[in-house]
Amino acid sequence: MPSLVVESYRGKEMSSAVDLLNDELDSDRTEDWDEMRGEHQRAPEPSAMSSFSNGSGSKKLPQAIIIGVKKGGTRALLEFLRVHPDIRAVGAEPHFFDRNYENGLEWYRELMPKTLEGQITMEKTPSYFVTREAPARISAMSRDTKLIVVLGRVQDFLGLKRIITDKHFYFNQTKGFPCLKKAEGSSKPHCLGKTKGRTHPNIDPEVVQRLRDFYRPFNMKFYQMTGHNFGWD
Ligand SMILES: Nc1ncnc2c1ncn2[C@@H]1O[C@H](COP(=O)(O)OS(=O)(=O)O)[C@@H](OP(=O)(O)O)[C@H]1O
Repeated sequence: MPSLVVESYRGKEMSSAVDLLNDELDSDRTEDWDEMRGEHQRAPEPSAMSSFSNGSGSKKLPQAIIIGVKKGGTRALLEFLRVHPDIRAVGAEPHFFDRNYENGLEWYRELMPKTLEGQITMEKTPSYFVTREAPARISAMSRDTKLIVVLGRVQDFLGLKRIITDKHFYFNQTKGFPCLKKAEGSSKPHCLGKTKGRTHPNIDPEVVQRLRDFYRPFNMKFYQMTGHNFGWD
């Protein structure tokens, strides 16, 4: 089976996701394609440039995939991981194991950036977490694929040196979350776009309580599965 790392990141609840989140909002897609357009405007970082220009490196199927959860900070996780010189990632969500599976593995591989020996190819599509077919499909591609659900000690999980640390970030008061001091391939600070860090509506405490009650048994099951109490109650 592919390995799974589950860590809490900004304390999102992750229960009964398969049933509850199956209807993906179109805005998710738009958001990531918007971000990818922004990314194309950025200059490629030196290692990618040299790999490209001297023709070295090759496109590989991903060895690690961020599979969820939606709205769990998956974009932030991928963008921050890309600071690591041994990680190369495709920018937009490929949606291969849910929407584009019939295009075949070669189509999928073609989307990936070129990597050199020792570099890890990654992608993120959080809807895999709520796609019933995804686990078997990913396993059929490779049983060694590392699956990442939400962030925490990911560099260790991927067997990488801990290069990305607090010093890469500053806390942006306006956004209300950490941003990169220097984006990949740039010397400028970078926060994720306006679809991240939106103002949340005030939810009636009674509704919050009902949601907590609903999710409690799923959370308990999840704590048992992972051997970790995330304290979401
Ligand atoms: N550091 C940092 N940078 C950017 N975004 C951050 C960060 N930390 C957490 N978040 C919050 O992550 C939420 C979006 O999650 P995802 O990127 O997984 O969304 S998506 O499922 O791919 O659409 C989104 O939450 P909401 O604003 O509540 O929607 C972001 O605010």
